[in-house]
Formats: sequence, structure tokens, C-alpha cells
Amino acid sequence: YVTLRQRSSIQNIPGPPSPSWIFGNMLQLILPGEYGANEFAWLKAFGAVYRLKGCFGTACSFRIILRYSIFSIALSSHMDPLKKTGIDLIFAEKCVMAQQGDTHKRLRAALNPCFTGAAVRNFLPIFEKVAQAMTAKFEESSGSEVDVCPVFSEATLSTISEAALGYPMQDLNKDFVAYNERLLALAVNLSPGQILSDAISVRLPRWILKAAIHLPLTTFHIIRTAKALAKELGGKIIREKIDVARQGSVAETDVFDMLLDLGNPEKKKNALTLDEIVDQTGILLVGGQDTTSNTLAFGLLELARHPTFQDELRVEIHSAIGAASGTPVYDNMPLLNAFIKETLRVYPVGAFEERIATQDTVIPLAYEIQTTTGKIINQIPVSKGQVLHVAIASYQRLESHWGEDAHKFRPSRWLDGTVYQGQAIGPYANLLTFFGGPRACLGYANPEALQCYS
Ligand code: HEM
Repeated sequence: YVTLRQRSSIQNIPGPPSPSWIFGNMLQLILPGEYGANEFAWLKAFGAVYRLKGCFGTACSFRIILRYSIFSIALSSHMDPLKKTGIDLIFAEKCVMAQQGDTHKRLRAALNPCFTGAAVRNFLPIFEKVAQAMTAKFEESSGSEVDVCPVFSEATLSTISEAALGYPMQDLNKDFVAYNERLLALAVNLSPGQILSDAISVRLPRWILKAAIHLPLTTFHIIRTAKALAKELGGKIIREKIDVARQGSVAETDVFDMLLDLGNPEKKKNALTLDEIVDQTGILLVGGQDTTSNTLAFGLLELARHPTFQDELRVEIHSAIGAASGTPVYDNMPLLNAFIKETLRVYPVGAFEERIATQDTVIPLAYEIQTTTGKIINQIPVSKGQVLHVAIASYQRLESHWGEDAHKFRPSRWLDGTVYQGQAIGPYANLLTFFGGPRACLGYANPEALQCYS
């Protein structure tokens, strides 16, 4: 019944043939040979809206890459993250990503002030310290080949650990660091088997998922242990902070300090409970680690491919550092900011986000499309339960928005006035890399850190 209901609204939207009943188009989408290879070919062939087949021929998905009107719906409260039922099994029950509705709004209201541009600028000394340690590592290995990814990954964990928890990475429990790494590896080393089990698990009743997580399988062992260690770490840090405050010293330096607000006897309206603060530990550390380090890795790759730009950027950075008596004003470095924006545009680390409709709704299209039956439509009725992809990487390579050279890494587009100036849909540089709407990335002011690392 669910399948038929879903098919009725989208079966006539054109899309690529499905090579397999079991996998639909999902292997092509999730495990392409090269970043976005199939997506960009589909974008060229079918335009901004097309249908994909999900696993087992059941879960038809369609992808949208359109302008504001469509995003305002897709990013709205009518759509929930597809994997919401599993997030609290991977991270903690009360973590912001696992919550919906009013509780999600309340958590965001408490967390948002800790991540504004101004709040993040207070972490500049941490970013600089980490950046210097990273530079020293690369200088040590100068002349030999070096795998930059683990260095970036350690650096970004170091940053978040100190900025969010006030805890230097070397003080983190070794088991916690090891399991955190294994958890991240699960997310990136996806296999066809995992894609199938994900497709099944999102449709299973919650009680089965809750029971399954206790099965003696390596994946579940990693998830259970990482979650328990994150909870233990968060609890320990909060107890230590409360003890220090009892002795009369109250700090307001990291995210947990701000959430605890121990210097203020009158609790703020949206104040989180201690349990709720503990439950943010895992999501903050994981949410900000490989997202940032992979962005840096892609940026470095493009610098290697564009040596002339690399030289110009180096000159700008060195002269800004030379001219500044302390921290340079990163916002006044045009090439640096163009480089960061272009890296985030061309390589959003989440190439697409899945959403599931929480109620029947209609998605208006910014352009008319022709269905396979020849009908011209300017809206798509979506049934409750319909899976929808917001195709972030494809949006950021739309030729109609970014020009004919949209697939090209060209930082100068941010300086010569050719960059897309339409309605803003994401919280940073009109990009969707940090998503948008009520579930936009909490770390959207992260480019402050990227400036510093660069
Ligand atoms: C370049 C770096 C980053 C990128 C590209 C990125 C991207 C994203 C995206 C696309 C989402 C939406 C996911 C969804 O709803 O399905 C998201 C959510 C989130 N991000 Fe980031 N992120 C980055 C850095 C960070 C950092 C540094 C932090 C925190 C320290 C962070 C914390 C979070 C959290 C907590 C959420 C969930 C928000 C919610 O559900 O309300 N991210 N991020």
C-alpha cells in the first residue's frame, strides 16, 4: 500500500533506468567511482527534478535541485530526516539531531547562541593553535609523501574537543578517540550490504531497531561502545565543571560552559538539563570532525591542481600575517575567502540529504517539467512517507545558477561578480553545503575555522 501510494505521485517523473531491483539506483548514487559522477550525468540528462529507484523497487525517491520555492518546502517542518529513527541509537537520545518538533526547536534555541559568528570568533586562539600543530606535522614530513586526511581528522577533533567541551584532545580517553574513529569509518566505508541494511532499517518498527542494536555484530558493537563512551565523557566533563564552579571559579569559554551557564543563578528560558547537555557530546564531536577535515582535504587537492592560484593565495596569507600585529583579519583576505567558498561549493561533504514527508504536501516547482506521459506539471504532490533527496552537490553545479563552468573549480567567480546572486537558501554564501531551514548545520560558522587552518 505504501509503495503504491508513493508511486502514484512520482512514477511519471522521468529518471534514469534502474539497473537492479535490489539496489535500484542507490549503488550508482552512493558508491560512484568519483565524487558525484552519476549525479552530475543525471543532472545533465534529466535536469533539476528526476526520479530515482530506491532499494527493493519499493522506496522510490526523487531528487530536487530547484530554487527557493521548492527548498522552502523541502527544508520545512513537513520534512524530517529519513534516518531520524536511528540517530538516537547511534548518538544519544536527547541529541539535537535525534529530536523533532518543539523539543528540536528548544534544543536549537539553546545551542544556536554558542555557534554564532561572534561566539566562534572567540575560539580563534584554539583554531590557531591547532593550525600551527598541523603545520608543524607537515613540515616534519616535508619532502616525503604524507596522507593528509588523518592529520586533518586529528586536528578537527582537537579543535571541537577544546572549543565545545573545553577538553584538549590529549586528555580524551584513548578508547573514546579510537571508537570515535571507528564510528566515522562506518559512515564513510559504506558497502552494498550496508546500503541494503540501511534501506531495510529505516522501514522497520522502532522496537526492532532498538533490539537489533544489541546483537553481537561488529558494527553494533562499535555504535554501542562509541555512544557509551561519549556519554561517559560528557558526564565526566560536566561533573568537573560543576566542581570547579563550586570552588568559585566560573568560566565562559567553551560551548559546554555556555550551555551550563553556571555563573548565572537564574536559569535562561531555553536552558538545557544536565542530561540534555551530556547527550550533545557525541553529535558535536562527530558532526564537526570529518565534515571539516574532508572539506580541507578537497581544498588542498584543488590547490595542488592550481599551483598559480596556490602561489597567489600564499602571498596574500603571508602578507596579511606579516602586516598584522596579532591575529590577521581573515575576512579581509579576498583570495582566502574565495578559496573556502569555492571548496564548499564544489565539494559539499554531504552531497545530498534525504528527507521523508511527514504529511501529504505539494511541492511547487520553479520550472515546469514534462512527465513521461507528456503532461506538463509545475508541482509535485507528495504523499506522507515519500522519500525526497535535496541534491546539494548538483544544486551547487547548476549551470543556470553558477554559469557554464559550474563544474570547474574557479575561486575567482566569488570575486568577479559572476557568482549566483539569487535568493539565499543556506546560512553561508548562498550555498547549501550546511543545508538550510530549521535543521541547518549548527556549525555553519565553521568557515571561521577553515580560514584559520588555511
Ligand atoms: C565543513 C563542515 C561542515 C559541513 C559541510 C556540515 C554539514 C552539515 C549538514 C549538511 C547538516 C544537515 C544534516 C541533516 O539534517 O541531515 C549538518 C547538521 C549538523 N551539523 Fe554540521 N557540518 C559541518 C561542520 C559542523 C561543525 C563544526 C559542527 C559542530 C561542532 C556541526 C554540527 C552539526 C549538528 C549538531 C547538526 C544537526 C543539526 C540539527 O539537526 O538541528 N557541523 N551539518
